[in-house]
Amino acid sequence: MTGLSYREPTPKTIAGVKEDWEIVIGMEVHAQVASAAKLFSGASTAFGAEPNTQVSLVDAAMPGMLPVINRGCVEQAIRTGLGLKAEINLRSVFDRKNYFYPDLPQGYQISQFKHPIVGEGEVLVDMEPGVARRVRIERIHLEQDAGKSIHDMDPALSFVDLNRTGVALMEIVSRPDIRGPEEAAEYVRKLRQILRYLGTCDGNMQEGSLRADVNVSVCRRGAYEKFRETGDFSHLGTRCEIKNMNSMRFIIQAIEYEARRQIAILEDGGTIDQETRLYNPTKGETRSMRSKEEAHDYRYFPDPDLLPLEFGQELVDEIAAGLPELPDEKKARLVASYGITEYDAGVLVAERANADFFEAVAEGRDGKAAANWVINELFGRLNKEGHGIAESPVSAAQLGGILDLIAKGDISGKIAKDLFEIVYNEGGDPAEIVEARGMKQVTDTGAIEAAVDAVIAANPDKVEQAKAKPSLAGWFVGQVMKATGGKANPQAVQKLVKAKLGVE
Ligand SMILES: Nc1ncnc2c1ncn2[C@@H]1O[C@H](COP(=O)(O)OP(=O)(O)OP(=O)(O)O)[C@@H](O)[C@H]1O
Ligand SMILES: [Mg+2]
Ligand SMILES: [Mg+2]
Repeated sequence: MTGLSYREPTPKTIAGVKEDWEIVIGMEVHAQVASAAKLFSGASTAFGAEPNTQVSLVDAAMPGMLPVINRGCVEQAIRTGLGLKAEINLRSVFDRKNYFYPDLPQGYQISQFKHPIVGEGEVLVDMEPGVARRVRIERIHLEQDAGKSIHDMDPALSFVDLNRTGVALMEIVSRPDIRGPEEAAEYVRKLRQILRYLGTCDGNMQEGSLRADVNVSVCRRGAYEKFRETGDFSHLGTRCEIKNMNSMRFIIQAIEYEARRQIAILEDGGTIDQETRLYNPTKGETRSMRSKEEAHDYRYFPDPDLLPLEFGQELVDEIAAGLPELPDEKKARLVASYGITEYDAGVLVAERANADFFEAVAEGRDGKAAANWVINELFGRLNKEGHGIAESPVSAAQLGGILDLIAKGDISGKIAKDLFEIVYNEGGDPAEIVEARGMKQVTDTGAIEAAVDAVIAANPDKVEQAKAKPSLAGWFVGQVMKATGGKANPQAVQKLVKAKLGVE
């Protein structure tokens, strides 16, 4: 329940040479569990260390070493499941997924196959205010990451770094419910946002903490609806899986390229081979990595070194009780309590710290004005310098102080922007700055009247013109504002100018 109503977006269609096609996408997102230690060993997970300095004997698969499950990682997976409104399985099983690769010393990856820790959930993907897609989550399982092979340091040698080996990952598998390239990118953005709110993954895509395998197929109109009614995958086209995507922009480009590639083959009378592909951003193309025929037989079987993972409902309830307010709920609450638009609320909840800052400013003040100042002035200014809210030189109390001065009529909106610049660059208490620098708005009608009289006396021909053409009154208002250094109350000036000129 989000509290905000929405309709689903229309699926993206691509015109082929012969007919229109629809895209169907399902995602497998690998999210690194936020944890100081690995899934089955105590080795550190810190990013950027010297190669092979964070490798325990378990990670290196020394004979006789036994894995011991990290309770913190299990709790993170449960927390993630709850955040995605998913079923939590009180009993799950770790399996060995067997394959050979130089960066996989065990010769298998410990994963979960038939019995994952988390079952069905959902992610609401926001496309624009009032338009969102509910993407069903099929499962989340816990697994180990592999190491890293390095081929580009020496033309004749390959190196292996095992620091990542054994780091805990959550594989979050969606149903094929995503219907366009932009939706796919938004899905990753929203999932990342929820994980960051939960504190279960830092979401750092450059460092590889969040990577997506994108499964793409195309179908003719009407086929997808038949799939949804029956659950029968044969209504859908054959999927290709684009591995290891870590940028929203490349996800969009890769899906567009891949859909067109498949459509061209199908319209030519060909068939799609189910295969794993890689996207090359420089060429803007996907290319085949391995086909289904060569696909691995992973020989999954329950890991004999590990007991089934079992915990009680009390643990789930305890974690549920400690969940933070999540983005959808926060957005609905901000709209309801502060009277701001859904769009603004969406911007504010992008990061938890942004929303917290806004609430500290808006509390007890005009919500719309607060949203406007936080988003347009403060975020706008911070963005220019590539800063986030944590680096803001203006505190919520200071911005609130500026808003109070506007609300009291002490300063005009224009002066408020100057004041904001001063506070941003020099710091200080807004009310004291206004006092000390004589920035207070002149509301005293006597003083304003004197300024109006002076401008009228100095411009007799303009006065004549304005009497014939009342819209010229605006020019006088401008002159008076200039003469008072922008400090006169604009409404009071306008009223006086019109009265003195005798125009409406
Ligand atoms: N016809 C289809 N078109 C698009 N996506 C599909 C289609 N069929 C399945 N998918 C999606 O493909 C993904 C399959 O992921 P899953 O982890 O279940 O298997 P896998 O890719 O075979 O295994 P592995 O984890 O080894 O890569 C899911 O996200 C699913 O929704
Ligand atoms: Mg998978
Ligand atoms: Mg896959």
